[in-house]
Amino acid sequence: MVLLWTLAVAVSLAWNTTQVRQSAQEQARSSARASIDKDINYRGLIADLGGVYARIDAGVEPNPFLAHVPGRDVVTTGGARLTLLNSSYFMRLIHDRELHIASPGLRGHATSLHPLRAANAPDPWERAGLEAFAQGAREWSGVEESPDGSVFRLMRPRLTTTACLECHGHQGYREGDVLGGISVTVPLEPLYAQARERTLVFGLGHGFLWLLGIGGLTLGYRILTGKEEDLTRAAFYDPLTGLPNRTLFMDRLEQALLRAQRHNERGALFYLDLDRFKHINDSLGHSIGDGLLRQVATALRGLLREEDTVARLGGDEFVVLLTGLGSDPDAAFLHTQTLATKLLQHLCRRYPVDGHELYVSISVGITLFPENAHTSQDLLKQADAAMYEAKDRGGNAFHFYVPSLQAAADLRLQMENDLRSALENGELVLYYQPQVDSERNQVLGAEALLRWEHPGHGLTHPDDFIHIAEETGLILAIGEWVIREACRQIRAWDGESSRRPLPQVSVNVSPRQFRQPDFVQRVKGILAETGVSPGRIVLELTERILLEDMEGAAERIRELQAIGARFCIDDFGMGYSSLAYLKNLPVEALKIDRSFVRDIPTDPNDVAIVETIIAMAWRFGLKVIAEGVETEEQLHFLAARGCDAYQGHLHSHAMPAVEFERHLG
Ligand SMILES: Nc1nc2c(ncn2[C@@H]2O[C@@H]3COP(=O)(O)O[C@H]4[C@@H](O)[C@H](n5cnc6c(=O)[nH]c(N)nc65)O[C@@H]4COP(=O)(O)O[C@H]3[C@H]2O)c(=O)[nH]1
Repeated sequence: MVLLWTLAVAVSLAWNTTQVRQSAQEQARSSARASIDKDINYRGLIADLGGVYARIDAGVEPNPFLAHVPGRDVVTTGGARLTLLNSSYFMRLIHDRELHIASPGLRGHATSLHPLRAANAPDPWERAGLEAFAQGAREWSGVEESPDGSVFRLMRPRLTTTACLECHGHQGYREGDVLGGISVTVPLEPLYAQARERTLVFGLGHGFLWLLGIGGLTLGYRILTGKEEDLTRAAFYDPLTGLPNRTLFMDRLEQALLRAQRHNERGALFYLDLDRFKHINDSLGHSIGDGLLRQVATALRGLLREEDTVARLGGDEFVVLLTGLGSDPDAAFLHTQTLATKLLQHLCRRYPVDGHELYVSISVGITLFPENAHTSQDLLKQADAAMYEAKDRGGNAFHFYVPSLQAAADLRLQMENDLRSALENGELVLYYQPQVDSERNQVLGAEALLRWEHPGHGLTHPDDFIHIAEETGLILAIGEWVIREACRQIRAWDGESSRRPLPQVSVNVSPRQFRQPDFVQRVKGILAETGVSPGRIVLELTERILLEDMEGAAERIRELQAIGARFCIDDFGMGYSSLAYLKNLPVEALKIDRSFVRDIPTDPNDVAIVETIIAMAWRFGLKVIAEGVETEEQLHFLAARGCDAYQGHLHSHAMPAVEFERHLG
């Protein structure tokens, strides 16, 4: 680029310099032409006047070529001696005295191949021009070097006029013949001096331009290379942790697998996932979550060798690639196991983030290659499946991939794909579980519970697919469908006049669904669209949702409450059970999680928890509903302590709408 720019500036400078020199010559040419034009005009004028008289004593000699003209010399009555000057003689006087006609230094010379006077004899340049005129040329010009420097020369033919014949008639010329030429010499040096000055200005200008261009290019180069670096970083590195991203990692994994296959060398792939990270992120906010991920990334990098690749695939998922583990599979396995233990020991600890002490544990899935897989994608799937296995076993553990895990991982993927079309295929349905008054055993309402009538797997419970819907974002569409379907069902039941209308239906709202900025508008829209009175719908929110953004949650709840919608807190006791939100949030009921109900009245801890929840709710003026009530004993215990309502198999399972109608009778 610099070379090209330098070349461009040099060419421009050379071109401008020649232009300046040429323009000096052009200037000389126009001076010469003007001079010749004047010469010819004067000659014509004097010829027209029939010549002019001049005083002989003024240094003018009588013209010998006019000796035959009568009256050539006259004496005036005053005694002055005059002689007749014809045009040639007059112009010769001008040229001889170097009376510059057009510009300083300019010289004129009348010449001919047959001069009457020796002084009019042509020099070689003029001779060549005169010969060219004889061939029809109208102008002759050129640059010559003289002892005084370069000169520009221009000559034009002089044609024979009647006046000329007076002197030249005897030479055989006729009117219109080329009699000779009027040649003019213009010194170029003064013009070149001016040109040099302009060239200098051009040179300086070009120098400045060159410097400017170089500066611009350097800056542009820096910006471009900087941009390129930025782009490369953005394309291959994770902006949050600075670790390689999925693209770069997959490339390295690909290379490592090929090398391992070629050289029969072992390698290992670790898939790491932070346990309950989603919970931390949801409850404490993304910036805390990001801070934690950065710290874990740094700690992880610090535990590995320089040649091991650590990457972040996204979210809280990290991968580690170990290569060059030798050819012995057992030794490779042992090495990998040792490292996995070390990772768990060092990474599972408290991390201080923005004033919070966050305890982190991780689940690690490991697969060894090349024996386990043929492609890098397979390897990643295997390590991922092994990681899920470690998580399913309670987390804070590592697990090696075994082929049976693949089937589970494949199933999960299959479920994800199937779920995408479940809604539009009409495979989702709502079941209804009665909510019953603890004292009078009267149905107060129902909880709508989602079911998936999977074409291959049959009736599928939400615990098997809600998390997939959450992770993929499908929960937004599904959650909206649930509210709309519950409203539609309320309207349908209302239409059956034979029965007392069902006072309320509760629906579960997922955290992601509640977080939508337009959640309130969406719910209002559905209520308006279906014409259901807002008081007939109870939105069940988990503690997690509320803790995540207490103020935002309170605002949404109040907005919907203002139109009459109702809220209750689901799975109470499973999260933080914070008194603060009980005080601040306008909810009307708490639902005791079924895990606390299961072992009452035998487990003293559960007994204490349930009693506390009921007492607390009472103090805050909230109603209490117990979930998962399966025995009379549980019901008596709850009813005796003031639990308002319950759900559970004791009264009824969740059932399809039609069955629910029959149940109501
Ligand atoms: N062992 C036992 N279990 C009982 C008994 N009575 C009711 N259950 C079950 O307990 C769950 C109660 O719902 P949940 O706590 O809101 O827990 C729900 C809720 O968190 C979620 N879920 C269900 N439907 C939806 C939905 O439409 N949207 C969202 N976001 N989540 C839903 O899935 C969870 C599980 O739902 P289900 O499988 O329907 O499971 C239901 C219900 O069938 C009993 O006596 N004993």
